[in-house]
Amino acid sequence: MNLSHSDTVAEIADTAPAAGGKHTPMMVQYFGLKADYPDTLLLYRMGDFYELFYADAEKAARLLDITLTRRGQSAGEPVVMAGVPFHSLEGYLAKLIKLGESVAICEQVGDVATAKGPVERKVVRVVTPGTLTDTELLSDKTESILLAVHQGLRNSCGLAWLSVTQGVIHLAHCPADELEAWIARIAPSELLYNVEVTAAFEQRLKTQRCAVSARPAWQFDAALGARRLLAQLQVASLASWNAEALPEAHAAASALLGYAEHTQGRTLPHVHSLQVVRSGELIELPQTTRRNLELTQTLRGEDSPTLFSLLDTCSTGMGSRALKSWLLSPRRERSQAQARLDAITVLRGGLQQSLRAGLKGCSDVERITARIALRQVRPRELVALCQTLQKTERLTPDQHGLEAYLTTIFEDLQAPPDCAALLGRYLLEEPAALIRDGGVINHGCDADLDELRGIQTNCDGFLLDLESRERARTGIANLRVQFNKVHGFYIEVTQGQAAKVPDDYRRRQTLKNAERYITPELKAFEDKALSAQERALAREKWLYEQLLDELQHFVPALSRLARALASLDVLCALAERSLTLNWAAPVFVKEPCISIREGRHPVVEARLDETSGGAFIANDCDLGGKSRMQIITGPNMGGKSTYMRQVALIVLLASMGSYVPAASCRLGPIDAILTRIGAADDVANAQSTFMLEMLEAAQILHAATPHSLVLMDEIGRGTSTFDGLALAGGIAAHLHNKTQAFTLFATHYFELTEFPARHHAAVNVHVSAVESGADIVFLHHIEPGPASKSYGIAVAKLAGVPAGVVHHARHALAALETQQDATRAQVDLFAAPPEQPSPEASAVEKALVGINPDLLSPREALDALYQLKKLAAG
Ligand SMILES: Nc1ncnc2c1ncn2[C@@H]1O[C@H](COP(=O)(O)OP(=O)(O)OP(=O)(O)O)[C@@H](O)[C@H]1O
Repeated sequence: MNLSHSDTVAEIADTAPAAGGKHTPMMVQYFGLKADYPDTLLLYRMGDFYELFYADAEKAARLLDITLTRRGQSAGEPVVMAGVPFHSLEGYLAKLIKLGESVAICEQVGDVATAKGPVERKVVRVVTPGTLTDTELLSDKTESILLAVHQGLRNSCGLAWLSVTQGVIHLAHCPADELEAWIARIAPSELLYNVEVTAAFEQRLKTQRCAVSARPAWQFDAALGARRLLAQLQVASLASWNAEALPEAHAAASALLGYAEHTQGRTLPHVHSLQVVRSGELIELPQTTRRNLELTQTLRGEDSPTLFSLLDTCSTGMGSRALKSWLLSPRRERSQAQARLDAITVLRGGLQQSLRAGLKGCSDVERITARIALRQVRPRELVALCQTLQKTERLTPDQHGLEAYLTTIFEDLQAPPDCAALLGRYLLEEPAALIRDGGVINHGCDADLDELRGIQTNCDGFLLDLESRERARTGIANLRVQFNKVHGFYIEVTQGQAAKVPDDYRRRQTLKNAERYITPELKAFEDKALSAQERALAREKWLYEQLLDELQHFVPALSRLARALASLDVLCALAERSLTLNWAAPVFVKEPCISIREGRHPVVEARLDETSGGAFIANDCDLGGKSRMQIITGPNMGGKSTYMRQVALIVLLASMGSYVPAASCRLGPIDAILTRIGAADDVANAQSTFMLEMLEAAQILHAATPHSLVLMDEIGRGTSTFDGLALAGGIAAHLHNKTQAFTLFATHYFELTEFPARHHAAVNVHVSAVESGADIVFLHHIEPGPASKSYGIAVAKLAGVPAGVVHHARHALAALETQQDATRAQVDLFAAPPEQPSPEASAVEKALVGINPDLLSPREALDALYQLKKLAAG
């Protein structure tokens, strides 16, 4: 029985002996279900609609722009409701999830025909931003990650995260003050935390750019988490992952797995691998660096042009997602990067083209496998999987002697035997979109189904056949077998012939001129035919479930195959990019250095290419040994930022295991890429440009080491000239003397070009430009030594600032320069400041030093307190 939207009102009322302010039985059922999902929009199935009630309805009406109505009565009040048609659910879900909402979907599970009172209903799945599995709700190129954070003792936090469509649980511990950096790196879509955390901690989490959900405290239990992990991974110990001594992460994992299972309505059989991420293993790439280098988003928040959009020529969504993860998680230790480079080198030798042709059209095996495990997979996804399995069998190259990494990939690429055959046997080549509609299971797969389908298609043939057989048997030449909706099938015999009917004919209806009969054979056929369609559909659903059961055995092999396909896809894309864009293999060395010949900024170069904006000017960069810091000067628009960014991008590309846009590159160990480049006011967080600039600078000064690459672009420009210059000088000196990081320091303060004279590891370089008359021509070439002058006014002229303003500025500049020459104080910007006097300890502080609280009795402690108060007063 399907109900229309207006019928739902009738159902509310029908089931409603709502006397005396009591809720109707249906609303009682609704409230019972809603109680389990207080913070989640509950979509309550009623016939052809999903309805929301009361506060949920008001919220949904606002968010989805759907009509809010008041219908029927329950508890003496009209019921506030809003609904969406069941066939448009996906579109509305996508909208709600994008807005960070979670949605519980409640279906009718009881038999509508036999139900007394409201039909039984159950929440069958909960869709939340971090636990999406539906291909239509997910972005192809981005993982949807669920993260649980546990605030532990001693300032330590436990993290556990996973993508439900991926099958790997990640664990980590971090100091509380590094939490934001970790969250930024993990980039979750949804974050879970213990409802009992401190208000300050909760506030920190709520400012993250993702949906946050508070979960009950008991779910964050370390022992429960460890047990859950063991059960999930089906192992007796976590030792092989070195994941035993991580109680805070176990507590987070407990909440993570509990929530993921709760949303899917089942366990996660495809999640069977674990990875412990330890700070110190990855190259630091703070959020500012990702933003400033435009790795996956432009500064304006667009997806392209970015380094990722340039690199991503992957053929599959899982390849694109793997590429993004390689790019954002480069490891300090370089053996993995070297293995990738070696594989790319082999693929460049010609294999890459045929493999890419083979990869084209491969389906997203990773997500399909997860959806098989969660029993949510759609028929067409399985057909696509079947085709991909057949393709991968042809992917493995004939040639032997591939290097180790590729050999492993091709081993894992072996499709699980019999899986494609199973799918081919069960499924039509072009099945219906949903099993609910039937038309999915192949012919010849199941005798019962074939017979049921046969009944539907061969109905007419059977009746004609029966008619001729019965005419022959009875000798009644005008006997007819017919059907009508009221009486079903019957054999019609004219009154004159009625005496001839055999004994097994049972009268069904008497008309003026004819009798209508039914026979046991016709009755049996009728039963079959009338319910054939329904039974065929039920049989198809049952067979589909059987298929899902059988597919479960293949899940581990399919997960392995998905990983191998994704890695091969990335390697082929990187090989293709390196050939098309003329990139070179970097060389990793032990000594600390960044040594680049003819480096280019890949994204700027590609844009110049596209717009025929001229050739990109390649530049060298040598950091290490005697020069660890470059002070970069030169005109605005000269190419300082481009140069600094390209060095960082080349270091990052090499570290992930890609060829690089340069003629050659030698790279020593790198532990972080830290950047301070430009800044927009963060009005939302009430931070000024200058405050942000200083915050970022402070973070860099704390985090950088001699193995870090630091980019500082025009530090100090957000405040007055003297403040800014003094700060820039101080920061440069700290980076040079204390941190000793590889530093590219672009500045407009000419005074800073004196810095290298006093600092042995710093050198001046400048971007070249020439003046022709009053105009300026940028050469974009990095040359040794400081810039000879500033070209701000020439650049302003180039930008179209009115001639009058430019003229005025030239005069003002001349006047200022004369004045400054006359009065310039000889301030030594870079001299070390006098030691900070340390204030003398007070009497109270001195007394405190002598107290050991662990050795005091309560009485002695009280005495000590009085003593201290006396000292303070005196
Ligand atoms: N090496 C290069 N070859 C060709 N064009 C370049 C090169 N470097 C920069 N450009 C072009 O010059 C433009 C300005 O470069 P960039 O932003 O790096 O200058 P800048 O010196 O940092 O300027 P500002 O000081 O105003 O920030 C780039 O957008 C690019 O189009």
